[in-house]
Amino acid sequence: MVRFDDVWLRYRHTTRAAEAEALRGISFEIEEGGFRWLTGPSGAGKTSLLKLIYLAEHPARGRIEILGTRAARTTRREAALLRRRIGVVYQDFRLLPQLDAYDNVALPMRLARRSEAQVQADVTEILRWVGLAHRMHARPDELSGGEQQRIAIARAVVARPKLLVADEPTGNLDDEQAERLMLLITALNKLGTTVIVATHNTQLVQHYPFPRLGLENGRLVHDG
Ligand SMILES: Nc1ncnc2c1ncn2[C@@H]1O[C@H](COP(=O)(O)OP(=O)(O)OP(=O)(O)O)[C@@H](O)[C@H]1O
Repeated sequence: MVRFDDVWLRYRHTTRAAEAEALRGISFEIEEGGFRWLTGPSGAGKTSLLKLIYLAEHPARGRIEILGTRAARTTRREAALLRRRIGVVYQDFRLLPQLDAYDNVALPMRLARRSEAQVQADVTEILRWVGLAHRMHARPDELSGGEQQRIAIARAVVARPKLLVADEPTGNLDDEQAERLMLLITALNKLGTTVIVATHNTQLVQHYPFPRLGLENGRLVHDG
């Protein structure tokens, strides 16, 4: 479950005051096992809102609750443990360049101290699902943008997180791969993972009519 109550986000170090407020008075709730699209024009605040959810930013004002935990009240260790229950697909992937595809995807499972046998079974299965089993020993710089995105998606879902946060996860995928990704995400959602996906892909939003949070200029202008 994710709940925002009157949340404001202000970036520090901004030179122009008018640009300082990235989110203004945001309130919404996503029920456990829910799915939300997050839409809005470029610069509306989608990535900023997702960063608050995965605890990479802190609000200037307001209250945020993630998976039953008050974000502001967590110690560093609690925040780290909470983050492990959240799968994140970053807009810029953030794969570790020195690790191959297999080890990048295995990372969350190893952090969760799963057995190597389990790691091998699950990583191989998810790599097969995203169509990259044959590239498991390639490093990120040897993969195309779409392939890196699919590895980033595999890493986000492999440990079956309670919450999946995906920032423009189909940005580098063709239509067929985007559909396949949606099959994967909706399957995970049916198993109980709460999902929020930021996207510009209107076709996908129309095809999968889940409720939508719409942002404009830092304000929530649509919820439903
Ligand atoms: N680290 C930062 N420091 C200062 N301002 C920032 C920072 N990150 C984002 N912003 C500003 O906050 C606003 C919201 O940005 P954000 O990245 O959340 O938008 P977005 O909706 O995700 O856009 P896009 O669709 O282009 O990814 C923008 O005006 C942006 O310039």
